[in-house]
Amino acid sequence: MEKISPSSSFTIAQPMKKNPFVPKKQNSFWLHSKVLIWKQFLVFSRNIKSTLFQIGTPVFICLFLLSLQQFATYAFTSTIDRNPDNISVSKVPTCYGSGCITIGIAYTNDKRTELTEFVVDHISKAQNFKIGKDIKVLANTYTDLIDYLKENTNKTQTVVLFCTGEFEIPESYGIGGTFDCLRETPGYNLTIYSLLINSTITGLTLFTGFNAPSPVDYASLAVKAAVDSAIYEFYNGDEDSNKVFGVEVEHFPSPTNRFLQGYDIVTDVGVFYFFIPPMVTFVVILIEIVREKEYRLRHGLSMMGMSSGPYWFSWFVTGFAFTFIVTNSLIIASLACGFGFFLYTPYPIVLCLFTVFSLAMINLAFLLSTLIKSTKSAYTTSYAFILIGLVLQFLLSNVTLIYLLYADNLPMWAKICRVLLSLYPPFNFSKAFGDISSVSASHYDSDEGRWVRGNDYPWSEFTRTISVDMLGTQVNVPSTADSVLIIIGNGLMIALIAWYLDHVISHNRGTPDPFYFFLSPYYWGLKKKRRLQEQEVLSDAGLDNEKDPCPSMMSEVDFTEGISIRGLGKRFEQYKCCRPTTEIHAVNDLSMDISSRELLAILGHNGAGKSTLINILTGLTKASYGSATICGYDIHTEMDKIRKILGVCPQHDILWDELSPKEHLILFGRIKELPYDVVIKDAEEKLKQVRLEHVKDRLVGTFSGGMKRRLSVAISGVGNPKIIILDEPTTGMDPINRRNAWKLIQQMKEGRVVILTTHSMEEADVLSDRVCVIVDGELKCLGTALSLKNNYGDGYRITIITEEPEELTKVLQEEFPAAKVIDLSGGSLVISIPLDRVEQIELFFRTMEGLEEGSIKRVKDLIKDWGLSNTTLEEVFMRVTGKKEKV
Ligand SMILES: Nc1ncnc2c1ncn2[C@@H]1O[C@H](COP(=O)(O)OP(=O)(O)OP(=O)(O)O)[C@@H](O)[C@H]1O
Repeated sequence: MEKISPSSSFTIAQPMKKNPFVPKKQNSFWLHSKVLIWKQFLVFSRNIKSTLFQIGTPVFICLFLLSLQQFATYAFTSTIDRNPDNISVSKVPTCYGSGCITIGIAYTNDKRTELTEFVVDHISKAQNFKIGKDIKVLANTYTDLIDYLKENTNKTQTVVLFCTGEFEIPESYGIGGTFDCLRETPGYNLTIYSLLINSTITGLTLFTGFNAPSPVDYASLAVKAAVDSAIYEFYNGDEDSNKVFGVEVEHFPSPTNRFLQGYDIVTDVGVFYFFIPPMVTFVVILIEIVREKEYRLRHGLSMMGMSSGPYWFSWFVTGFAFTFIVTNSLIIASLACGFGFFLYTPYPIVLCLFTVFSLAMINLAFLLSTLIKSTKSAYTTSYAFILIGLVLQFLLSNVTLIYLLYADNLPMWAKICRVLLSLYPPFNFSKAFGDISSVSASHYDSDEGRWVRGNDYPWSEFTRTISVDMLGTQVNVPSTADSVLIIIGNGLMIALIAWYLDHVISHNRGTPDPFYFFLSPYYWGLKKKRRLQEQEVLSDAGLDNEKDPCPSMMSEVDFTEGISIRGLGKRFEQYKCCRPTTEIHAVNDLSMDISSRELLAILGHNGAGKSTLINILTGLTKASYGSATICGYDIHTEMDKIRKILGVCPQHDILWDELSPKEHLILFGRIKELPYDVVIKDAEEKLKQVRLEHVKDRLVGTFSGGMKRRLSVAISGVGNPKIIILDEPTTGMDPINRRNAWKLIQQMKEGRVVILTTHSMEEADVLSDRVCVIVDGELKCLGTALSLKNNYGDGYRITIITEEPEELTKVLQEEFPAAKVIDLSGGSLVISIPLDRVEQIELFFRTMEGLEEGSIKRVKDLIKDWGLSNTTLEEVFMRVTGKKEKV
C-alpha cells in the first residue's frame, strides 16, 4: 500500500517546543475561567427558551401574586354594616333525645313553691310545652336535684333553679362545697334564679348569618325570657295574660371583614412563591452541569488541559450572573406590583438576602451534581427537591412558627430540629424574609387584632436581635443579619462538601483522588513531586529490561519524549445487588514503548480494551495496576501536566450542540493557552483541513456524525500537543473525507507521538509506523505493518483461474514444493509462497513467461489467468486474534 505523502497545501504548526506560537506565561486559572464563562454565555444565550423562562419566572410569580392580592383586596374590602341582622330569641328550642325535658324546674326553698308552679304553668302556655314532658318540676332541694341529674344523665336541657340562701353540698355528691344563690339585694325585691345548661342535648336552631349567638347562648336567652315573663306576670299581672318578654340579638354596627382588612399576600405567602425563582436557577445549573458530565464534555475539557478550579469557578460566576439578573427581575416586578416588602425595605438588603440564598442553592446544585451521573436522574432529583422544598416552605411561611423554635424552654428534640433546620438554607431564608416582612410589609398585629401597614425598614433593624412575646414568654431570636450570615455559612459548607465529593467520586474527574487527598502536602503544592526515572517506572511495574518477557515490545525510546507503558492493567468489577459478581480484565498486564515521531496504530476486536487503554492514558480511567509515563510524566500523579501536552479525539464526540465548529476550536485553543489571534488563525486553518470551513458558524447540533468526527479530529490537534490520541477517528466518515482526515493525521504525526485505534486495516496500513494488536486486553504483537505481515502472514499469494484445479494442484505440489494451497473453490485456486522461498516466485514468473523447459511447462498449460499479491494486514489481524488458523 502506497503511503499518502503530505500535501503542500496542508500546513501544521510544529510541536510545542519549536512552536512559534508558544503561549506567553499566563495565569491559567483566569484564562480558563474566562473562556469557560464565554462558552457558558454562548450555550445559555442559544438555549433562549430556558434562559428566558429563568429570567421571566419572577415576573410571572409577581403577576400571579398581584392577581391574588387584587382578589383578596376585593373580597375583603371593608364596609360599615349599619344595619346588622337581628335575631329574635323568643322560642325556647326543644331538646334532643327521646324522653328529654326541655326545661326542668327546681327550688330550694318552700317559699318558692307558689312561684315555680306559676312559672311552669305560664311557660307551658306561652311556649306550648306539655307539663311533665317538656317542662317539669324536678326537685325541691339541691341534693334531690343532683340525685335526679345523676340518675337521668343527659335528659334535661335546662334547669331553672330557684333558690335562696347558702347550703352545703355533701362530699358524697362528688362536687362538695358550698352553693350560694342568695343574691337578693337589700332594698330591691329581686328574684334570683340560676340556669344550668346542658350543651350536649341543647336543640340547635338554624340561625341566620354570622351574627347569631351560639346555640347554648340562644337556649339560655330564650329560657330566661320565658322565665322572666312568667315571674313578671306572677308579681304584676294576670295569670291568664300570657304576656312574654321578647329578646332580640344584634351586633354593633361595625366594619365587615375587620380581621382581613389590609391583608398582604406577600407577608402571608411571599416566602413560598419567592422561593421558586432561585430554585429555577438551581435546577438549570444542576441539569447543565450533569449534562456536561453525562456527555463527557467536562472530561473533554479536562483531557485538553483544563483543571477543576476554573471549571467550578466559571459555573459559580454563571450562577451569580443568573442570580443577579433573576433577583433584580424579581425586585423590579415586585416594585411595579407595589408589594410593601420591596417598597419599604432598602434595595441592598433585599438584593443581599435573595443573592446569598440563591448562591447557597447553586452550591447545593454543585454538590448534587457530584453525586448524579445522568441528566434523567438530575431532572428527577431536582423535581423531588423542589416538591419537598415547597412543602417545607409552606410550613416555614409562618414566621411565628420559626420564632417558636428559638424559645428557651423547648424540649431537646425540638432544639435538635432547629439546629438541623438551620443547616438548610431555605429555613434561614424564610426566617430572614419573615423578619423583614413583619416590619416593612403589611402584617397582622395580634395585639390590635388587625392588619397594619408596614413602615420603612430601618438599617438598625437588620442587625437588631429580635425579641418576641410568645404566649407570655420572651423569646430572643437571632437578628436578620445573623440569618444572612448563616446562609453564607450554609453555602460555604455545601461548597466544601461538593469540592470533596468532586475529588473522591470517580465519575466526576475520571481518576478519583484517595479519600484523604486533602491531607497530602503534594495536593496543596507544599511539596513538589520528583520526576520518575525510567528504571523506577520499570521496577514499579515489576519489570526491568533484563527480565522483560517480550523485549520486542519495548524499543529504545527517549523516556522524556515518548510513552512508556509497563505492566498496565485495568479490571472492571460488575456489581449485582452491591456485590461484585464478575470481573472484566479490560487491559491485561500491558507493556510497550512508543517513541516520539511515531504513529502507533492499535488494532483489536470490539471489547479488546483499546478505549480502556486510551482512557487510562488520558486520565479518564484509573489503572488497576502497573504504570505508564507520557513524556516522563507519571499518569498516576502528573495527569495535570500530561493534559497540557495532550490532544485527544475521543471515541464519542465531545462537542456542544450549541457551539459552532469555530467556537469549539477557539474554546480548546484558549484552554491550551494560545493567544487569541493565533487561535483564530489556527481555527481557520484546521477548519479548512477537515473541510468544514463552509459551515464554520453553523451550530454543531445540526451536523452529521461524519462532520462531528472531522471536527473532533481537528480539535485533537489544537495547541500543537506533543502527544495526540485518536480513538477511531474516521468512524462514520465517507471515503473522501476519510482520506482527507488521513492526510491531516499524517501531518499531525510529524514530530509527535500519535496513538490511533481503528478497525480499518487500510487506515492502520496507510498511517502507522508501527501496529499493535490487542486481544482480550493483552498485547499480542507489535511491529511495523511489513514485519507483522512477514511474521504472521502467509507470504505472497498467487490466485489462479483454471479449468482443472485438481490436476493443477497436483502439478504445483510437485514443481513448487514450498507452495501451500490456501483456497480451492470453483475454478479458482489460491496458493501461498512463504517469504523465505521467494525464489519460487521468480521460477513461477519464468514458467508463465515460457522461459522454463521440462515438466514444469505443464503448469502454464493448466493456468488460464493468474495474479500475485502480498499478505494483507487484515489477514495478520485475523490470525493474531485467533479468528483464522495458520495454514
Ligand atoms: N466502565 C466499564 N465497566 C465495566 N466494563 C467495562 C467498562 N468499560 C469497558 N468495559 C469492558 O472492558 C472491555 C474493553 O472495553 P473497551 O471499550 O476498552 O473495548 P474497545 O476495544 O475499545 O472496543 P470497541 O472497539 O468496541 O470500542 C469490554 O469488555 C467492556 O465491556
